[in-house]
Amino acid sequence: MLKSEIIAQMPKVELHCHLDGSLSLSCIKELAKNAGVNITMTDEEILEKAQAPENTKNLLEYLKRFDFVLPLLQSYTNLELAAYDVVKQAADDHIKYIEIRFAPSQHLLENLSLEEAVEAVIAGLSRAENDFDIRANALICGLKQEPIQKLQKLLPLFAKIPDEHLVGFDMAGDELNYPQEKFIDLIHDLKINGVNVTLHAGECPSCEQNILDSIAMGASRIGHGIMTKNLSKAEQEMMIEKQIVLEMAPTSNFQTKAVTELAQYPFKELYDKGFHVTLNTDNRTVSATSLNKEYEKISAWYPDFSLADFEKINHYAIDGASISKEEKEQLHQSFIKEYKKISE
Ligand SMILES: O=c1[nH]cnc2c1ncn2[C@@H]1O[C@H](CO)[C@@H](O)[C@H]1O
Ligand SMILES: [Zn+2]
Repeated sequence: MLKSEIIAQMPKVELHCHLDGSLSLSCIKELAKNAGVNITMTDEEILEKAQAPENTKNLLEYLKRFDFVLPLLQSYTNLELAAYDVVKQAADDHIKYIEIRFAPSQHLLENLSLEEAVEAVIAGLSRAENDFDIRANALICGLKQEPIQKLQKLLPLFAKIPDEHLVGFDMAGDELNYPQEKFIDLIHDLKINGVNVTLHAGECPSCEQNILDSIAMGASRIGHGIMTKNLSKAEQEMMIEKQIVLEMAPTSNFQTKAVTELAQYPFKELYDKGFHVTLNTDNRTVSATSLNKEYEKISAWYPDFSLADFEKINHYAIDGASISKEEKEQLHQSFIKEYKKISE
């Protein structure tokens, strides 16, 4: 098992982090002040509202927790501050590259347009890149429960916003009631426009078909993908051969009840088979975690998961990142150097 001081020093990449689920307590309070919302709660009460409890029943109950912060994320200023705040926390985790995702349609309650919501987030990411030793990009999420006409409005954003920070698309939200096939045409249109696609899939018990459908639709990464463990040998081999990246998030995966016992959690089993597994927070606030804590958890659960193994999953994450070949090569080289230093 690795010491937490070692884990803290390790450079990391995070591919799966939701903006609205990851705000620090001080940021939540600042956003409330800006939004003219008088929060009369203590810090503990705020966190109790924003965090998912251990006994969360399923994914839908987990997603209910976002209702608390979303009303505070309705202005350009607050979205910019929120993006900055999450990148700052990531820098504290010694993350060198992060992709932060959010659903622009959830930030239009006041008078922002979809475009302005994305621009606000990008502005916050850019400001944080100037202040910290980290690169941060944005992914746009559609929500599975949204009508398809509404989801189609997200497609033009990629042409309208030529900023290099906007690097991909995801479908998040209610996997229990909305199977992946609903989005075949939408994802097809995104893919022919050259948009990178990662999709939440296989996060709910018996949802493994969504993983296969996502890959057939052209997703190169899968959000969580826990139910990969239920797929046949041939299906798993196909995923390994395609080097599909699995964006796992241990704390969240137990809270949403993807699994309930460690013996069912497939992280190590899939890693040993050669899957490109990666470690992520999903939601720092809702899951009361950080990337360092997720690494500590994995190290405690699988004491023989070594520094070299952690380095390997970071190289998998770099390979799966939505960045240029040159940026990947730079990250690979600097991670090799840094991990070597730590091992000495
Ligand atoms: O683990 C997850 N599974 C599915 N949807 C999620 C998860 N975490 C967050 N969101 C959803 O994504 C939206 C945009 O960030 C959040 O508002 C939440 O509804
Ligand atoms: Zn997620």
